[in-house]
Amino acid sequence: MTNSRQIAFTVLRDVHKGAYADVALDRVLQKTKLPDLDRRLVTELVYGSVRRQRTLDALIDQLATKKSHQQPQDLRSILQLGLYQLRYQERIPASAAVNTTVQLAKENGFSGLTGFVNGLLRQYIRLTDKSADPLDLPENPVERLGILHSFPDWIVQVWLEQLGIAETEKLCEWMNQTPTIDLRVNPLRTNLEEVEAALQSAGILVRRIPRLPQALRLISSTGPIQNLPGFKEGWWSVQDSSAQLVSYLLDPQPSEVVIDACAAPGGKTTHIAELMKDEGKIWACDRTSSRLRKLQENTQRLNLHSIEICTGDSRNLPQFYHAGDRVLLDAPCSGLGTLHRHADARWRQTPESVQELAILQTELVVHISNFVKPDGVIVYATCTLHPAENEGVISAFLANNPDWRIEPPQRDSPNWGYSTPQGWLKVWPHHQDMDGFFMVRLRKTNNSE
Ligand SMILES: C[S@@+](CC[C@H](N)C(=O)[O-])C[C@H]1O[C@@H](n2cnc3c(N)ncnc32)[C@H](O)[C@@H]1O
Repeated sequence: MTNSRQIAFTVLRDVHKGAYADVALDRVLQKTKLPDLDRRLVTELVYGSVRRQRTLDALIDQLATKKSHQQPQDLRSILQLGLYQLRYQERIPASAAVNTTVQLAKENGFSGLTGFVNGLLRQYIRLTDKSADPLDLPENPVERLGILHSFPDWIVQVWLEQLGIAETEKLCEWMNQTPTIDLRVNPLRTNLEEVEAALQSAGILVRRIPRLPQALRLISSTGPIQNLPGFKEGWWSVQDSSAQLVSYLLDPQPSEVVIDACAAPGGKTTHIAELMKDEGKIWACDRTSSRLRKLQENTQRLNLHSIEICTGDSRNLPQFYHAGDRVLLDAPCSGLGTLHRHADARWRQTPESVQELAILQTELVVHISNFVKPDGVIVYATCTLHPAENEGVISAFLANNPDWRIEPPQRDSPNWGYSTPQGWLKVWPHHQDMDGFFMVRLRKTNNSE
């Protein structure tokens, strides 16, 4: 395999057969020795074409006699790749985008259709020259945003109901950006200044995140993250700023017992251990052993000793009843707050999968509420922006369990600025410039109060 576009096409073929985009891309990139620049182009072409699939299909529908879903899948992928470059890659000259796409068609079984591929792409260029945007859009606001920004209607609808049109559009645009990388510095091994200096001397630009004392955002490209200074030494972990907020809300104290009910791969478990100065006990529970292996690796790299792993379903761990001072439930969710990180996630979730997740989340929160000692604290968190998995789960829990109440964040905590009138926290990415998150802290009250 020789050129970036051919490699991107091969990955897309796997994705359309059901592979996860990141897994398929990694598999192919590992087998191919490509210069950095080409790796970046392949990554951009794969993630971009997957992410912008609905918009690109709408253009094919508009420009070809046969609709996109009637085209052979491989031809559809080739057209998507070509249109993606023309529409979203300003640095690629239009002629290069057209010629390489025609070549792809020729080399992948469509030599009889090179005229069609060439004509369709050139027609797009002609229309772009004539009007601001050649893409035809319907009046209906949900479909309009869905086609323009490439999201399924149901996701647009869920956001529209919470935000209105203008903000939903901003959120859609934000979710189509290349994701940033944040680090969380491990104060047990080093400090923010030392990491900042080490990264800067390796030519990496970073910036601090307001109110988050251990966070640094990488603002220049880095190459493989494991090669950055301080990784092997356990100086830092990769963790988005909004995920860092969760452990601050839990506010664990040295020598306490904390139960992390959905812990793998351990981003929050290790943060909790750091906040507890590695004193006390953290039970890291998860039902997926492969993900727990990652947690083990992270724990070793960060040189933490207070974490103990427990493999199992947190709906069935009676040994933890009344054992925890604090319990974290970082629940499995639809991930609508992190769609920018997973190009294909928007196409994998459905309204039905959200309903199933809400049932699982409800069961989990009911079970883990038994894990706390009297007067104990729970934090419930998700990285989704779907009310059925957030406000819905918590409101139902509180309605059925009147001895629990929401405890809003303290004024001096890093979480203060994200609190809502209801006391839960909602991070909207287009406002805060970090992953979307929901989190709430609940305390069991004494009946006598
Ligand atoms: C959002 S992820 C947790 C991320 C983790 N807290 C972190 O910060 O790295 C949700 C986790 O829940 C686990 N999970 C799903 N259902 C579970 C259950 N019934 N009991 C325990 N773990 C479960 C999944 O395996 C997954 O690792």
